[in-house]
Amino acid sequence: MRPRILIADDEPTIRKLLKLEFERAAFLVDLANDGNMALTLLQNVRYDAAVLDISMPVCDGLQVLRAIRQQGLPMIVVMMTAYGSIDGAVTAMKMQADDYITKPFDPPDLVEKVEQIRRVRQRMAQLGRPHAVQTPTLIGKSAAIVQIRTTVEKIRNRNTTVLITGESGTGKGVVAKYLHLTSDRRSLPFTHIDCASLPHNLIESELFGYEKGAFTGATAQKKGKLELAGQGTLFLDEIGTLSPELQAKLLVALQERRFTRLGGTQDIPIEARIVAATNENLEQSVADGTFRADLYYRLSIVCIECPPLRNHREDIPELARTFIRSHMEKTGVALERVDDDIFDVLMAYDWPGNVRELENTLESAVVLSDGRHLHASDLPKKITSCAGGHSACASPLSLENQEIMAILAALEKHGGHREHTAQELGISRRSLQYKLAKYHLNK
Ligand SMILES: Nc1ncnc2c1ncn2[C@@H]1O[C@H](COP(=O)(O)OP(=O)(O)OP(=O)(O)O)[C@@H](O)[C@H]1O
Repeated sequence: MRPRILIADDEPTIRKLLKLEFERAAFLVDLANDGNMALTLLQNVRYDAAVLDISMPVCDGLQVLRAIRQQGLPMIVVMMTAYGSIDGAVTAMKMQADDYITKPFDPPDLVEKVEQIRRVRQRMAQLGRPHAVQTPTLIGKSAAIVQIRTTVEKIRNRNTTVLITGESGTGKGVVAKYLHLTSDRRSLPFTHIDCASLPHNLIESELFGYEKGAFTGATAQKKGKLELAGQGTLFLDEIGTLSPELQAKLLVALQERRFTRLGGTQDIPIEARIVAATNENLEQSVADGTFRADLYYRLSIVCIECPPLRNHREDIPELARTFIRSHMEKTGVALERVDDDIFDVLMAYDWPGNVRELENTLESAVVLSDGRHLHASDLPKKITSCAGGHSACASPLSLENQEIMAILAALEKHGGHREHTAQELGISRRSLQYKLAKYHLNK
């Protein structure tokens, strides 16, 4: 049966081009000029996939995506974002879009993206239902990850507020969970609220809860996350997106360590440990006046910075092995061999989507492999071409990164022996020592 796709974009030329291209690839295509029309079509037709422009008037692509995921529709969703609007793409991925593409793009690239996701899904379906995957712990031996573990060790049983910063996909959520699980609150709730994926009015009621009759539709009392977290941990993700009103309200609650439900009068104590995370530069937001300085200082009593993956490439092999193992368990694919050169290829790429991108890439590679042997060629071209220094690489290796790669390869070859490594690189032992310290490669 021919797959059916919904394309929603307010630009007529793009709709027309995409219709032609998807029809050429044997899709049945329906078009929507805006989000409302897309929602109407979704109520009446079953789709295998949807391609949604994030910014459309009246009802945008993210609202359509939210409706699709809330209704549990199992379709593939790929978002189209404007060049440079990385925030929308990040929000879309967190709202479980399957992928995104940045405008301007070549229509065949979008068709290939959708086809690739279909192939992975079909293969997953053939392999049977996924088993539960274990929650990953904080993996890594690089100086930056060791530093995070040391900080967590120091503060785990204190009641200090913690702010975790870092680009999207660097493991801020993992660190928050790790902090909770290593603290004496580990058997108490870990409650998570993503401030970016909910509309502002919903965040307020999610956080503070409400009394029956507090507003139209409040038919029964509802406890908020501040209350539900009890004496456990409340993880406020993407805190930088809170509206000024909510920033003010949260600040008062944190200062007084109590709050009232919306429409309520009873004071409820805050006993949970508050951990916040952001991928924005909050200091800059404070300077720009979009984030309250007093709230920033209250949240950032302890700061933990998650490094981008390109700055701790030495952790890639261990992360990759863990992800390959867990995807094998999840999919039931029993690989007998993984080529060693796969790790060199993975280390040469810049990973703009960080550990999350590495994890997703390996999941696709495991699923699309021949089932016995994982080759470097099972990785997407954009990644393999980086290893050869191809110009298609999203961000070519800088001289520094090339140096890091050469040092790591030599260290590995000589089992960590400094004298032999220095000889291999043609530098003095002192100079090697200096470079190891400079790039935080001393384990
Ligand atoms: N050090 C790590 N060890 C194990 N898994 C990791 C590590 N860092 C990241 N991950 C994995 O990478 C993925 C992304 O991590 P996580 O959701 O914590 O990132 P994030 O920084 O909170 O992203 P976002 O800002 O988009 O919410 C998760 O699947 C997580 O399990």
